[in-house]
Amino acid sequence: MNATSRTRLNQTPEWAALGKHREQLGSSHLRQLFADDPERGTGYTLRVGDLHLDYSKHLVTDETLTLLRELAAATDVFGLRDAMFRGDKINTTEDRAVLHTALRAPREAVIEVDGENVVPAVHAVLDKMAAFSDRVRSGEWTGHTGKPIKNIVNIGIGGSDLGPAMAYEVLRSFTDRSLTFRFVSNVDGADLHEAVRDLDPAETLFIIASKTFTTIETITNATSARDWLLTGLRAGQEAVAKHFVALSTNAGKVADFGIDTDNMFEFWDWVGGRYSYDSAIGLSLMIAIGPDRFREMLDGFHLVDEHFRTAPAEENAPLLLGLLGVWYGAFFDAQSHAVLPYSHYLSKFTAYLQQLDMESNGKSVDRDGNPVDWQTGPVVWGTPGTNGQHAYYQLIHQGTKVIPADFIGFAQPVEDLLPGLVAQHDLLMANFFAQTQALAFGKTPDEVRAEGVPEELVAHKTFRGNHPTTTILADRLTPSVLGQLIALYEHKVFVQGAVWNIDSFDQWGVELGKVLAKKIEPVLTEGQGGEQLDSSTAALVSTYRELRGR
Ligand SMILES: O=P(O)(O)OC[C@H]1O[C@](O)(CO)[C@@H](O)[C@@H]1O
Repeated sequence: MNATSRTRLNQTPEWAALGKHREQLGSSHLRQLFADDPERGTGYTLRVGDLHLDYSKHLVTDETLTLLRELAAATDVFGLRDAMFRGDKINTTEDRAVLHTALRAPREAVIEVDGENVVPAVHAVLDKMAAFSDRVRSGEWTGHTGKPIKNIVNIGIGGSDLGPAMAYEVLRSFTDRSLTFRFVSNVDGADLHEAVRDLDPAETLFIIASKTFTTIETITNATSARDWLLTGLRAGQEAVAKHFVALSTNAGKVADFGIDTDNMFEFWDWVGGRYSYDSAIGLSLMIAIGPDRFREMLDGFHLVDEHFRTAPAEENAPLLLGLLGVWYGAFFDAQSHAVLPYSHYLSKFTAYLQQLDMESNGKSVDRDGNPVDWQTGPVVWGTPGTNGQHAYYQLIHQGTKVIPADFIGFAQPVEDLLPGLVAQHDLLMANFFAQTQALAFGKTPDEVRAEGVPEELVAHKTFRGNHPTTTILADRLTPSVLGQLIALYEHKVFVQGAVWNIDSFDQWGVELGKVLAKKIEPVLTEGQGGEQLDSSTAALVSTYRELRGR
């Protein structure tokens, strides 16, 4: 279906049917839905690879799910999915294919862009990454002075930082603990300062990760890192080759920076930045966990790609999760979506998903440039669950907002946990299960009274419940499971963009601030051009200059 021929989403009969159904559902409570269907807790579940997914605690009935699937059919979600997997240029505003799925396709797969099979090039880069990783891990790759590399510093931002930084944390128990990994993204010099201050330049490798190799934050940090290295080594430009490698699509700019393009690991314009950590952008992760584990992670991604590509609508997990988000945004006015992992290792997982989801679906015009008059992407937020319980869960339980939430947990603690700490895992997971139970079923005023609570406190101690959650449970946090989880979210975001008829693969919204920052910088440093600023910004800039003694 052509985007232009599409009926506007909120004018489709399927949308109207969902609106009517929402009215009928009224304030139906999960307590009732569970009472009506004793099988609900086992029936509303899906299995994808190693992921057990429970969606029974959602404000949906069989009819809701049918109507949502009809909306997906009317908006041709699967048609767009097939176009993506085929390599069609579905990122229309940038005229690009969207083929992160090719990054984890098996060697023998054939996926064409402009008539050329891209899979051999993907595997050639993976092989080059593997050879390089092995050389660093084994100590064979030495720095300018002949010392083996002990420290790896990834410099990148957005998709060139969040993915590897997140995955490194997630898979820490699989990493080579004799190596130190740091991730620098912020143009605030403090970031690089803290990353390198205790490192020996002779043992340090910088990985400069930038799809475009023009991003000001990354190039500025990379330039400062080069100065730090050459000063520390008391060496000239010739030392760069042993201490800098690049991950990029832009060989020209990499060479301009002074990095030997033999030490460049390539990817392609059909890989979006926020979909790129399974490309060359994952080099730091591959060095950390080794090529075999990295490949296991890619296999995990691929498993969910295949599920999304082939599973029927009724069993298709990304479709289901995407549609649930559409449901809450449109018909419950939910503004945000919480992702609450019950694993310390997933501490950066939600930050990663923020870019994936919000840069993809934070749009307000449709594919044809018409304003949308339906909600698009939610605010994604969250931190590891137990910490959140003692901070913001109060608002989820008793506040006024509808906040659908994903709870992610694992049956086993990581393998190398100190034996004395293993017992804590059951307590962690007891919290995990208790929270979704409390959110769904709450506590009625009568239940509170039955505990002998004085009448004036009953309202305060009542829990409305009826807060929707998805539970994702896996046996163990492995590289494959991480790949499965990320692919699940990637495709969920895809489904929502398809229904909302927006381009989930561009990011024009980041441009204006970049342009303005370029104009403001000389005003800060030289004091020239301030008259072109609005009065608020001009006054702030002038105060800043005063404080800097300029
Ligand atoms: O990898 P690059 O080209 O340095 O871009 C970094 C990030 O900047 C953005 O373009 C946003 O400014 C992201 O989409 C991207 O992940």
